Amino acid sequence: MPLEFDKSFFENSLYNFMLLKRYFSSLGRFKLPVPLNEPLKTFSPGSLERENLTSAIKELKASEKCVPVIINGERIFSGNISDQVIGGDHQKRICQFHEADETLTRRAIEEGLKAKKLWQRMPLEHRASVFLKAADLLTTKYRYQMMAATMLGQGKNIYQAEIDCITELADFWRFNCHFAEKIYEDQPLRNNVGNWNRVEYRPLDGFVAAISPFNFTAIGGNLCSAPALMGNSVVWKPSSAAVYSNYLVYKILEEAGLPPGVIQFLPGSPQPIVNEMLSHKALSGIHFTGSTFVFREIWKQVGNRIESYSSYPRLVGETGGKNLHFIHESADLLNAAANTIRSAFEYQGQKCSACSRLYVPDSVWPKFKQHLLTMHSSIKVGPVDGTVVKCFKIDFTNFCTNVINKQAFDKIKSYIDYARSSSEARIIAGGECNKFKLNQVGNDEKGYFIHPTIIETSDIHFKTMKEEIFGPVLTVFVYPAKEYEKYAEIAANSSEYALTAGIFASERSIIQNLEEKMLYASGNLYINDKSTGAIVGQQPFGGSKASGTNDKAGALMNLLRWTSARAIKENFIHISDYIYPSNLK
Ligand SMILES: NC(=O)c1ccc[n+]([C@@H]2O[C@H](COP(=O)([O-])OP(=O)(O)OC[C@H]3O[C@@H](n4cnc5c(N)ncnc54)[C@H](O)[C@@H]3O)[C@@H](O)[C@H]2O)c1
Ligand SMILES: N[C@@H](CCC=O)C(=O)O
Repeated sequence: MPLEFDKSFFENSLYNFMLLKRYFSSLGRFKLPVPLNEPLKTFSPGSLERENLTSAIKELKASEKCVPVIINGERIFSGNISDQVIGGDHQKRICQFHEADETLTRRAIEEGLKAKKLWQRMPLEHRASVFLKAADLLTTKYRYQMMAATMLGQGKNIYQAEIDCITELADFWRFNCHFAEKIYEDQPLRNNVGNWNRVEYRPLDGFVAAISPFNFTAIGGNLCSAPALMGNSVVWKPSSAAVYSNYLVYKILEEAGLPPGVIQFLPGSPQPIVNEMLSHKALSGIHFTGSTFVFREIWKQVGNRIESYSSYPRLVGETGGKNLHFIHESADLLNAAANTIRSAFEYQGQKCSACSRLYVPDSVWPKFKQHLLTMHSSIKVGPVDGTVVKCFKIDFTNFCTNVINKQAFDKIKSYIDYARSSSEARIIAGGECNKFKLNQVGNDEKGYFIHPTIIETSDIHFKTMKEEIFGPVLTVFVYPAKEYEKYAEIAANSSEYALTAGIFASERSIIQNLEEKMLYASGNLYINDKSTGAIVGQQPFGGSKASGTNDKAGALMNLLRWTSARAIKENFIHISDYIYPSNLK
């Protein structure tokens, strides 16, 4: 790099501009801001934030949105159009979106690889600045717009939307920068005399496919941005049931300065897009979150094509769960019941971490059941913006809202029907799928509502104790209190999944014992707390077995998957002969 300024040199090309940035960044060793978790707002009645949110919801409902495919920042209206409906009022849609196909996907990959050439050379502090700025835009300018999009589009009440699309997404963006900095700081400990060793954390040699689920806006935002932060180009296929909020994520990143092409945004039906990505030679990684079934299909396809790739694609997938709460008789029962209600029914059980199997000792079951049923009876179910549609009135008091779509509604209902007709199970609360108390909910003609349901079973391996339902359905098995160790072992080892678990006890030795028994039952273990609600920077999130590759979203471990390190040794002492002293006579 010349020390004298040659104007034409700097004007020549963007590439030179990037080199200029590198030059200046070498004039200091910067420290990225130490991240803090984004604080929650209260949204209490009469608060300014509630007023702002109300306006954002009204604005979103009043206007027709159209989402394009985005390649290199260019908006492409493919003409192949689908709807993202509002699940609580499914005659209405939140947006129409244009779908990508194989040709657009191929173009997105090729163009992304070109964009990567510059992006990977940009120093970390500049790449990180994009995501830090995005977090600030999200939590200020776009806060209410994003919440409205996530609430209406994905069926979340205020609290559930805020912990997802605002705080968790901002935390992913800010903490990931911090973790990337830590990775870059990790350099060889020793240098032999006359040598200097360095490690550089290159992005992967190719592109990364990000494939995201409907249920967390933050997950979509993290799946595409974590590899991008590490210098990769990413082709992102959002879920068709979360297109609008995910489009806002893209727009925020763009406004924050993400160069065109680094993340390509490809909504549309999964098969053509994903198949095209999987069949490209330059596929170097997959960042997936979604169901176990789909991830296994993707893994199989990659395996079958392994010889066609220029590298071994990194497969990172966080998938399904069948999460448990195990109650010991020494537990604080009120705390255990309240946490179980939250874990099982918040966001209608549509969290991979939701508690869906519960083990309770017979000695305390009558009391515990009473707590559960009392709390359950006060759960309000209805649309995110209220049960009265008249006069555009907005009411935020519903604790549970709709499930995501008809497919989910039908699947969840089939499990409830199965339990209803089984001699080994009894529905002890809820179970309604289209009939609700007046003033609480409409019916499935209007929205996909399922009342929080509690099933009691006498079979510890009952269908609803084993299969992921992904809805507001909790199954309880009552075990003999004296045999808690035996039943804890069954609870720990009887599922193909291992995502989250909560143990509830007050005696220390029991807590220790349960913690040991649950060693491989989950990737996230909670003691006297619910199995949901991991916070970035506090509880790195992910599970093993059929629940995923456990690469821990929002953690240094995840970012490591998006780099392919190069070790560089420089020799300062030149030699004149090849013989070692040990070769001498
Ligand atoms: N472990 C975690 O961290 C975590 C977090 C959130 C959700 N999940 C899991 O995600 C699931 C719910 O989300 P979902 O319904 O969006 O999941 P899904 O598997 O149906 O979809 C996930 C993504 O894969 C795409 N897809 C669907 N079918 C495909 C196919 N045949 N080939 C390629 N891609 C395909 C979808 O379009 C979407 O983008 C649940 O199983 C839940 O447990 C896991
Ligand atoms: N990270 C979230 C779950 C995400 C999956 O749906 C939690 O910890 O509850």
